Amino acid sequence: MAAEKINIIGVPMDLGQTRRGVDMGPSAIRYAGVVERLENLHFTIEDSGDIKIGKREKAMEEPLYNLKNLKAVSEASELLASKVDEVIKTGAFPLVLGGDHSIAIGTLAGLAKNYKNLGVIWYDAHGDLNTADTSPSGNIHGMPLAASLGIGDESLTGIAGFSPKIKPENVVIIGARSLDEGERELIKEKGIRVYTMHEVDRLGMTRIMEETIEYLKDRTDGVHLSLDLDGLDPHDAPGVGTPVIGGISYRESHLAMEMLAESEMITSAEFVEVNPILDERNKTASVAVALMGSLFGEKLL
Ligand SMILES: NC(=[NH2+])NCCC[C@H](N)C(=O)O
Ligand SMILES: [Mn+2]
Ligand SMILES: [Mn+2]
Repeated sequence: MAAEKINIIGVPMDLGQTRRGVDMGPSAIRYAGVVERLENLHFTIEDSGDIKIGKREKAMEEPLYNLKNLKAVSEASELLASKVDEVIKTGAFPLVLGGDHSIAIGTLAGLAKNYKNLGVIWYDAHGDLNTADTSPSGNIHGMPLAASLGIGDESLTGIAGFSPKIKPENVVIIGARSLDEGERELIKEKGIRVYTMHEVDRLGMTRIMEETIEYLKDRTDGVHLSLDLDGLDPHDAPGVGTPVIGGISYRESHLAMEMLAESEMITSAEFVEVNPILDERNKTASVAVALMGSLFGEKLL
C-alpha cells in the first residue's frame, strides 16, 4: 500500500434498498475493531465520521419511475464524492464503510476526479449494472456500476458534474452468480470482464487474481476495490440484505485480499452491505475487518 495514512469515511446509507439495518454497517465495522486492526499494521488512521444521509421517501413522493429514494441517494452521493476527493488530496487512502452499495456512485465520482483511468474490482454476487428500465426492484444499490459507466438516470450518472467515471474495459467483476437479463446484455455489449462463480470453481482464486492484477496493472492509474460482503457465501457473511447461496469462501477472499496487498495496486477501497440486524453476533462486520487486515498487508509470519 503506497499511502501511510488511511482515512475512514462512514456512509450510513440504507436508501438504496428496502431492508432496514444496513445504515448501521459503519458502526458495526467500527465496533468490530477496524481502527485497532489497521493501527497494528502501522498505519496512521483518521476517522472522518459519517456522511449525512437524508430521509426515506414515501413511494408517492418519488418523482421518477423505478428509482427509490432517488433524491436522497443522489444528495448523499454528492457529499461522499466531495469527501473522497478531499481525502485523496491529503495523500491518505480512502477507506469507505457502507451502507448499501448505492454509495459506490459517490465513491467512484470522488475517485474519478483524481484518476483518468481508474480500475475497479467489483467483488460481488451481483453485477449492479441495472438502470430504472432493467431493474426488477427499483433499488438503486443494484445500479451503481451502470451509473458509474455513464448508463442510467442523469441524477445518478451526473454526480460531481461529469460522466462517465470509469471505462468498461477497466472493470473486473468477481464472484457473480445473480445477474438480471439487462445486466447480462450490458456485460456482453460493453465487453466487461466477469469472473462468475463458475470461473472461481474452475480456475481457482489464485489464477483469477493473477489475471486480474495483470489485466489492470498497465491500463490503470489507480485501482479501487468495491467489496460487497454478499460476494462471500452467506455461510461466512450472513449479515447482508440480498444473500445468494454458493458464494466465495472466507479463505478464498483472504487469498484475494493478500494477493491485492502484494500487488500494491489498490489505491482506495469500500466495504458495503454489512447489515448488523440480519447478522449473527456481528460476524459479517468482523469478516469485513479481517479482510481489510489482509488487504492492508497483515501476515501471520
Ligand atoms: N448491491 C447489491 N446487493 N445489489 C443487489 C441487486 C439485486 C438485483 N439485481 C436488483 O437490481 O435489485
Ligand atoms: Mn451484491
Ligand atoms: Mn453490490
